Amino acid sequence: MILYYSRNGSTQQLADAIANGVRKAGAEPLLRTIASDDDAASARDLALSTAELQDCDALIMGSPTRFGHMHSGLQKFWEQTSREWLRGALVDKPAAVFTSSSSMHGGQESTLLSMLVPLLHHGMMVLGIPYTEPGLQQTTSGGTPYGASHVEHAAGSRLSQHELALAEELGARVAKAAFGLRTNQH
Ligand SMILES: Cc1cc2nc3c(=O)[nH]c(=O)nc-3n(C[C@H](O)[C@H](O)[C@H](O)COP(=O)(O)O)c2cc1C
Repeated sequence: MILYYSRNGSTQQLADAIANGVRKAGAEPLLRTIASDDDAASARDLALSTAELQDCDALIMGSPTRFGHMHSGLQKFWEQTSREWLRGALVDKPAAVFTSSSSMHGGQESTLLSMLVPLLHHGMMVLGIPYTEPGLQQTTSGGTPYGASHVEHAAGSRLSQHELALAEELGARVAKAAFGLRTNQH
């Protein structure tokens, strides 16, 4: 499951790259967004239902950086998941996060780390990007050990080669973890 919000399309580019990585690992990504009354780019995808949240094998969540935090609509979404929390619906499922910001040091890391907090409360197994990925050392824009990212140097700027590769790697990593955990449970 890839849950994201994107107003202008940058976070959506990352969501699409992560979806490609999930596919390369042999899994089928489901792209979902949150209910929103603005004309967000992410309105391309359906809003996530609680049934889908309950049934997902893994969750990768993406948000634009908003003053160093996730978008308020995603925060609101988590505040409506008490029932799933009580049921332990997400316990022991792999999770990861991604973000896009307009400036290099404008809060990507604080956004990514704070996005992990509700996932940890739900008992998820959090994954990042390991430094064995050469792109982490080579990138001159986004891509962090805490999750995939994009620095939107200009409105609508495309993902750099490293941002794209690291996002795909994160998607593949989460999908492989989900396969592994499922195998061990049976
Ligand atoms: C209310 C608001 C707050 C923002 N806060 C930050 C910020 O703290 N740091 C930053 O670098 N960019 C900030 N931005 C810029 C967005 O994070 C950036 O444009 C992002 O790439 C948008 O993603 P999207 O195209 O998926 O909507 C902010 C934008 C808005 C509208």
